Amino acid sequence: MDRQNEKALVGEAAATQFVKDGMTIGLGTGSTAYYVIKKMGEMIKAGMTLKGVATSKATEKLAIECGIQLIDINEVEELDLAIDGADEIDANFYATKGGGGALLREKIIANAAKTFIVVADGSKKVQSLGKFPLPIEVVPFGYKQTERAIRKFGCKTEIREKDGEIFVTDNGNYIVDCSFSSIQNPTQLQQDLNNIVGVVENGLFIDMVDVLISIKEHKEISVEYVQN
Ligand SMILES: O=C(CO)[C@H](O)[C@H](O)COP(=O)(O)O
Repeated sequence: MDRQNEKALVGEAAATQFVKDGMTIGLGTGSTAYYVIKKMGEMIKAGMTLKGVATSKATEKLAIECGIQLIDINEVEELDLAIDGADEIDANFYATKGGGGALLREKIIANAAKTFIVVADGSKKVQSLGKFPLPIEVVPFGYKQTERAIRKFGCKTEIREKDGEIFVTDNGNYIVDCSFSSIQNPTQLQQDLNNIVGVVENGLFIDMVDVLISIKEHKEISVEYVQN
């Protein structure tokens, strides 16, 4: 199975197996979350009532195209589900996110959800995190100072760019992409990174994933429930 098919399969499985009439859902960002949102659009056309909270402006646009009623995160105390992709996920179900630059809203929305579901094609499962650069959202003021402080944790850093310009997140911040050869202690690292002045949030999602929907050996869907 190719990667695109895997993304479609896990995304559609998340929507059909977990999304129920009347739910309010956190809508992820990226090419796997795309299939969840498309499927939810079909479910609404077939008669379901659903509300969504978007994790990015790109997702907001897609959700509107799919006929999903969007609400503000501040209008609800909690969400029934949040369904999102990941850049990497390890055997402890610790994930990294933010490849699409939406990690801050994604983390706020995942935290607000009763159940956080990650949908991941087979390439996302890793032995240890760190092969994919870890995104960290930082405030623009003094970003080079913040970047230097981040480097002390043993990574190479790059300020993310798009079309030759510094990439600006939906929150008006920058992203520092951090290459660690391998992340040895993700739990400690996430705390250390968030203690750096100028860091808004990092892309480590520790003890947050409740369900992982992925593809086993590039062949079949697997649904794993996590005890947090
Ligand atoms: O964290 C994210 C966006 O900020 C995405 O979920 C992550 O980058 C995975 O993307 P894709 O589903 O396109 O592979």
